[in-house]
Amino acid sequence: MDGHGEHEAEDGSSPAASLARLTFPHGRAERLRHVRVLPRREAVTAAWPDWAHPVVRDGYAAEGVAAPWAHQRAAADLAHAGTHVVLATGTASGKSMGYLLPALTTLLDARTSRGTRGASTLYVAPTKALASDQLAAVQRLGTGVRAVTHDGDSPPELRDWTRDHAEYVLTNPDMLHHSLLPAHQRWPAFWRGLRFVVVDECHHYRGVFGAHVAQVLRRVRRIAAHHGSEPTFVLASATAAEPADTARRLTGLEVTPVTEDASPRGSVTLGMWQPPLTSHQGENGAPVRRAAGSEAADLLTDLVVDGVRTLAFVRSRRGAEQVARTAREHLADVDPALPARVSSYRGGYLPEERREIERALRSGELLGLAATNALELGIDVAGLDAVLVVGFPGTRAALWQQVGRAGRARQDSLGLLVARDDPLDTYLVAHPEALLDAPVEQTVFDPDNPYVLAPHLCAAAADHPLTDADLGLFGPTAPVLLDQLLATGLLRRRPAGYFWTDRRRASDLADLRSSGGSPVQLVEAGSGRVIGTVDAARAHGEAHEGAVYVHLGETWLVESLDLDEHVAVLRRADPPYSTSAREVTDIRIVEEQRGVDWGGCRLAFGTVDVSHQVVAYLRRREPGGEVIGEQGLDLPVRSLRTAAVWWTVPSSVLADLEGSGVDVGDLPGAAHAAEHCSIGLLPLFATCDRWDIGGVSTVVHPDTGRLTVFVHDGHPGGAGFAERGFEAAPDWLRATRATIADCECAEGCPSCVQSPKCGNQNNPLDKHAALLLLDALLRHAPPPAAGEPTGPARAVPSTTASRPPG
Ligand SMILES: Nc1ncnc2c1ncn2[C@@H]1O[C@H](COP(=O)(O)OP(=O)(O)OP(=O)(O)O)[C@@H](O)[C@H]1O
Repeated sequence: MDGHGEHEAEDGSSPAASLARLTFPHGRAERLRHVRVLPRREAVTAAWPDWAHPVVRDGYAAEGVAAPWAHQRAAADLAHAGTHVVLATGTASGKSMGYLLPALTTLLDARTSRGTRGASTLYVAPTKALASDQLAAVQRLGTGVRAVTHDGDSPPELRDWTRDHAEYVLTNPDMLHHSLLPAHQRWPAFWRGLRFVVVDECHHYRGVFGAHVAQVLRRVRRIAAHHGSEPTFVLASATAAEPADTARRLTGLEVTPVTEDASPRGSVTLGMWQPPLTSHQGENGAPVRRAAGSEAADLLTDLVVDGVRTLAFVRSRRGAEQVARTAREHLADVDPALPARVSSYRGGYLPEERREIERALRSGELLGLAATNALELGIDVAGLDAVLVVGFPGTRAALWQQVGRAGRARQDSLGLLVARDDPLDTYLVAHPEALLDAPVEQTVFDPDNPYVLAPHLCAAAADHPLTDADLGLFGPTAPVLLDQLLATGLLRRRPAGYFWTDRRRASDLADLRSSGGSPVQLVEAGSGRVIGTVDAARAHGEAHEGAVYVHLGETWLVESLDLDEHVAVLRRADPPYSTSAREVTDIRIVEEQRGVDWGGCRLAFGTVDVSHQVVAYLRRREPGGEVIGEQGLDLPVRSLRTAAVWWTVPSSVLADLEGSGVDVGDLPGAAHAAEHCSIGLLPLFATCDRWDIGGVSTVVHPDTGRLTVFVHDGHPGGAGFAERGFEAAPDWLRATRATIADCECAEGCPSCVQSPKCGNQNNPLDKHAALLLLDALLRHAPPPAAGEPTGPARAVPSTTASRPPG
C-alpha cells in the first residue's frame, strides 16, 4: 500500500488500519478483492482577484481560507467577466467559491445607496437538502447578502419577503418550473436584476430529469431576457467526462470548462469487497451470495466500534433502513450506548427529521449513518472518515462522489464498494480496471425528447406567450411540436404569439421527476397519520395490497391501495416474510430508426410501445428469500411509448447453433438470460440505473419474425440510455458475454443471469446457451474499442497506486 499519505486520525484509525481490522476475522480477507490507493495531492493557490469584494474575502478569511485555489480563481474570473463556465473538479474541491466569489461580489457592488437589492442570483440545486446546506454555507461567510431558500416548504410570508428583498435565492428545478417561472410577472425586479444562475451538481441532471431541467433552464433564459437581463451561467459538477458538452446541452449556451483540480487532498483508499457465497439456495436452486446490505451492516458495526465516522450509501430506501437496524442490533451487544449513534436517512422522511439527522451527523453525535442518495449531493460533512458504497451506484461519477463524502477535512479516507449479487457489481469486482481506469462517463440525456419538450413549450407559453423567434431556443424539434400543440388546441395562435388558453396549469403537464403522477400517501390505519410517501410509479410494485413496507426501521403491511385517491393504508406488523411484485411486459416495434447488420444478425434502435402490469406478488421467507406463496393482484396496465435497442438472430444462425448443442427448446432460456445480463451491464455504458431500463426477449417476435432481445428505456419518449446501448453495443454485449462466462455458478445465479426484477421468476434461463447465442451474435460485430474493459478476471486482491479520476 502507498506508504506516505497515511496519517493517524485522532481516534488512532487510518484507512490501512481500518482495512486491517475489517479483514482480520476469519474468512474476511478474501472478500477484499482489490485495493487502490489514490495518493495525496498538494494545493496550488492563486492570489485573490482585485475585483473580489473585501467583505467576501474577509468572510472566507474568517473561515480559514487564506487564498483561492487556482481552479477557483480561474472559474471566478471567467464568471465575473460574464463568461458562462462549468467547474468540474473533484469532491470537496471548493467549487462553491467559484460561483460565490463573483456572485456575492456582484450583489454587494450592485446595492443601492440605501442598501437595498440592486442585483440577484438564482442558485439551483437538485435537492432541497443541498439548497439548505448551501444556504448555511453562504450565511457562514457573514457578508450580509440576503440569501434564502425558496422551495415547497417556504411559508407564504417568507415568499413575499424573498420576492421583494432577497438577493441570493436558492431553489430547485421543480420550484422554478411550478412557481418562479409561471409567476415571473409578480417578481419583475428580481428577474430584471438577475446576474448569475448557478446550476450546482449538474451531473445529477441525467436521463429524463436531465432533459426536463434543460428545458427549464431555457425557460429561465427566456424569462430573464423578457425582463431585460442576460445572466451568466455557472455550473458545478463532480468529475464527469465532457463537462462543457453536458453544460452546453443543459443550458443551450457555449460554456467554458475549468477542470484542473488544484485543491489538496488526503489519500483515498478504495477497496472492492465481495460478500461470500452462502449455503442458501436461491431461485431455481442458484447459489446466492450474502446480501450486500447484511455485509455492509457488519462493516458499519466494526467501523463504528472503532470510532471511525462512517456513511453507508444504500441504494434502496428499504435497504438503508435494514443496514441501520442491523448495525444497531449488533452494536447493542457491544455497548448499549452505541446503537443511538447510528441512524438511517432517506427520501420520504419528514423535513424536520432529515434536518435533525444532518445536524447530528455534522456534530459527531452520529458515528454511523445508512443513507440513500437523498444525502449524496453536496452535503458538506467535514469529519467523515469512511464511506461504504453498498452496490455500485450506477455511474463512476456517482461512486467517486459518494466516496468523496469522506476525507473532506483533507484527512486520509477509506471507501469500500460492497458488491451486490448482480451482474454489474460482479463484473466490476472481477474487472476493477473497468471502474478505476476507464474515463468517467458522459452524462446521458436527450433535451429533444418530444415527451419532455412538448409540455415545456406549453409551460413556456403560459410563462409568457411564445413567438417564432423563441423557438430556436428550444431546439430543432420545437417547430414541429408547436404545430401539433396548435392542432390539438393546447396552444392558440394570436397576433402577439402562441398562447396557453387551457384552464389547467400548464406546468402540471410536465412531470420533472418522472414520478408518474402524484405520490401515493402512506397512511396508518385507524389514526390516519401519514407515515411517508411513495412515487406513483413505484406504488404498483411497492404499496400494493399485501405488500410488506419498511419505514424508519418499522415493518408495515399494506391493507389497501387506492390509485385514484393516491392513498395506501398500512398497519404495523412483523410478518416473517418480505414481498416482491411480479410484472408482465409486452413490447411492439413502432419504428426502427437506425440499424446495422452483423453477419445475418441485426442490431437496431427505434421507438417501441411497452405495456406493463403488476399481476401478483410473492411472499419470501426472511431471511433467505425462498418463495412461500403467491397472491394475484388486480392492478391496471401501464403503457409507455419509448426508445429501445434490440438485436435479432435469424433462424439460419440459430440452425448453426444446433450443431454446437443448443436445442430449439433452449432458445427461450438463452435469449432471456442474455437479456437479463445485458440489462445488468448497460449502466456501465450509459449513465442509467438498472431500474431505468427494462427488457423483453422472445424466440419469435411478431414484428421481426426472429429471435429478438429488447432493452428499452423506462420513460416516455426515451431517456437516451437505449440509444447509448445501440452505440456501445459491441463493447456492451462483449462485457455481457464475459460476465456470463466468468461467473462461477453452474446454472445461472443473481451474479450473472438472474434478475431481481424478472416478471417470470427467472424462468427459463439457460446460461450455457446464452453464451453460445451471444457468440453467434458477436461473431460479426466490430472489434472492441480501445481501452474498453473486456480483459480477464483478476481473482486475487491487488494493490496499485493511481491518479484520481478526471
Ligand atoms: N481555497 C480554499 N482553501 C482552503 N479551504 C477551502 C478553499 N476553498 C474551499 N475550502 C473548503 O473546502 C471545503 C469544501 O468546499 P465546497 O463545499 O465548496 O466544495 P465542493 O467542491 O462544492 O464540494 P462537493 O461538490 O464535493 O460538495 C469547505 O469546507 C471549504 O471551506
